Amino acid sequence: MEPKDPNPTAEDETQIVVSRRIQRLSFHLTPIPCSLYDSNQLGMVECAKAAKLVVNTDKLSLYMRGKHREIQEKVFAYFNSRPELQTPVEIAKDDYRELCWRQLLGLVREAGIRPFRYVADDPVKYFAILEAVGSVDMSLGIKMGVQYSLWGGSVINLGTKKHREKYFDGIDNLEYPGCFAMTELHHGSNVQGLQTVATFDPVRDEFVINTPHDGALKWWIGNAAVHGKFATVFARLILPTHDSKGVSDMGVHAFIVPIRDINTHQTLPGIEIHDCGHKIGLNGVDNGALRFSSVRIPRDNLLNRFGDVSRDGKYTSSLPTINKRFAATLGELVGGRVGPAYSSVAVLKLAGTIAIRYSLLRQQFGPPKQPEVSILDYQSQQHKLMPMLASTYAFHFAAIHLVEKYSEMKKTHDEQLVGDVHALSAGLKAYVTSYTAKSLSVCREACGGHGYAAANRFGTLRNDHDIFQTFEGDNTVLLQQVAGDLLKQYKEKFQGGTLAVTWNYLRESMNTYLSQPNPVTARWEGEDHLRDPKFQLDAFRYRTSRLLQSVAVRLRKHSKSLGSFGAWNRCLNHLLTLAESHVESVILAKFIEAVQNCPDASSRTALKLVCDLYALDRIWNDIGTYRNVDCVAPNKAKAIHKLTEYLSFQVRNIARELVDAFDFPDHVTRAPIAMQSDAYAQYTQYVGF
Ligand SMILES: Cc1cc2nc3c(=O)[nH]c(=O)nc-3n(C[C@H](O)[C@H](O)[C@H](O)COP(=O)(O)OP(=O)(O)OC[C@H]3O[C@@H](n4cnc5c(N)ncnc54)[C@H](O)[C@@H]3O)c2cc1C
Repeated sequence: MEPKDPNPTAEDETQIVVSRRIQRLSFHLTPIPCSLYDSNQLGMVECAKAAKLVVNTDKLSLYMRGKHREIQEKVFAYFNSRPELQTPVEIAKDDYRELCWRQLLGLVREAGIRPFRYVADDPVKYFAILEAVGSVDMSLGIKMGVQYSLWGGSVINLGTKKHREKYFDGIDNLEYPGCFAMTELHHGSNVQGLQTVATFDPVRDEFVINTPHDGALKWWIGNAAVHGKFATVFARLILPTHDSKGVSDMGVHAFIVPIRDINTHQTLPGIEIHDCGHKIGLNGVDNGALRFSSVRIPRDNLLNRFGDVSRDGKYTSSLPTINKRFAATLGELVGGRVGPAYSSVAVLKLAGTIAIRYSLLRQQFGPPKQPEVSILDYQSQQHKLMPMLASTYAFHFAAIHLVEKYSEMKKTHDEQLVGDVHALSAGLKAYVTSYTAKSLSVCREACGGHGYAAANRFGTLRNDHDIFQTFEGDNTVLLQQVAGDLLKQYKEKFQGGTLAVTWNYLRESMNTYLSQPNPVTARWEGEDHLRDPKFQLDAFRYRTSRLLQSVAVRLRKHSKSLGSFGAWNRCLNHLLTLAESHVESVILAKFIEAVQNCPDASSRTALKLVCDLYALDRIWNDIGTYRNVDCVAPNKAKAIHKLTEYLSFQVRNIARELVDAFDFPDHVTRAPIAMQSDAYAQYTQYVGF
């Protein structure tokens, strides 16, 4: 056993060294994965059986998917009952857009699933529907997200009662398909730089929307090219004044602008719409570009929750500055970012399910004169897929935490929670979507040549998902927001202020972890210690705290000569590493909590194993940093590596159950190589045999 005293004295050293040696010896005697070619070991199958945990897939799945399993199954059942609505492997862009629209209409009008009412009242349920819909077809998920999270979300979150009353039903039943027109040709991430203008005309009590130059063309607007009848247009609000300037720019505001006739669907006067064309992926979504030439809308079309204009042209707002109003506006749109974070986990689950089921089925080579072995028995294949499976579980619980926090924020309007959810959604969206994007290539490669067949889905999943890294906030930009928030917390901590709830751990960790790490514990290498959640979480948090402190020092130093913008840029990679490290800490903390809260013992044991793999694999991946800050001594690093490989092997033994617990029916997974029975037969049939 490891000594329990966290700060052992020098007198204890001899005792510790002896016990550590015994521990190390016993660790080397722990059963390790059978070598494929070692005939002294058990055969692969016996070995796997000997180490196998028993997992009750139903109970695990129930714990994972919780109370919204039913609505997700309703979505799956509907599409199963309508095979003509299934997206074929090969489909032309225009046909795909029409199919996607019919899929959405079918879901809402025929299956009676009405996502919009949950956007405001039960966001957890809304995101569960979005996850299921995106698993059926990612274009459909995005189309639904544009209609309800973006267009609908902007109306109910940025508007007031009058807007809700006028538009709610039409948005809900799809009579008012709409767009969210923020991005322009010259401005994407920098929303405050938008150039479209909305000038108030007090004579006619209207706003006049204009695209002043081509750089201000609205670009990439989902639903605009074909189906949209309305758009929430983000534009600078310009008011006439009586001073020498003649006008006053009140900053970016949101306006409802009809773009097509509600009955004839003709493009309305003053509006020009073009198709953004064929994309790398998501071709079921009709992205368009818009130009506005003196388009008049009633004053009531200003979404006036954070700022209003009276009949006589006076501006009023409860928020004192443009920056505060802008922050409040973007804060309300955070739901648009929760969606991609949550849906990206579903994509990772789908890809993992296909790659792992196939890797269990596929056999290549084997020990001399023995049957061939499953490719998942190769250590290299386990190394590719098992930490990824562990990450999928970790992200699942973190994403659930995010939607629950978001839902709480919507109910309570607690200001501190708004800040927390903003940073949490930015961090998770960036981290998870980047991880999923990389993993999709790994999954394809793990399935060899058959992974390259379009029918087996990796191509579409990869191409459709790729843009998740960019829209709803570019990942590099979002991570900087997380880093900025951490630095703010850091500063407040030293000024005696209150820390955000999400970053609570910094409160304790800053004091403890900024001291030098304990040289004795840095060498502990026993399995009990390495699998202790306290060790794992402390290690993650220690790294974050050190990164935070060191970047704060560097920023202070560089800002003297470079100014704050230059200093930030000089430290940018450091800041991004800090943000990622923090996000990993949050993910691990939520995973540990989920393991502890799991009521079913067998599921809990399985989850603990997966959680340990997630934690140790992350530490091993960044072992250089842990070594640099003297948190992990060389012997401990070696033990972590060895244990990670062993845990990968253990997780491999329950991999089938772990992917089964994601609970995708075959008609959603669709890849022939991932079918739960007769996969090869279904694959050959697909090709026409
Ligand atoms: C398929 C698709 C659908 C979309 N749907 C919509 C929609 O419905 N409505 C809508 O309004 N918009 C939509 N968008 C636009 C999308 O939101 C933007 O593309 C996104 O916000 C990024 O902006 P950008 O493309 O201008 O990239 P840029 O901001 O120009 O970024 C380009 C590169 O520069 C880097 N960069 C930028 N700023 C910084 C910085 N400060 N520090 C470091 N690096 C930086 C980024 O990391 C990125 O690598 C869509 C886009 C696509 C492709």
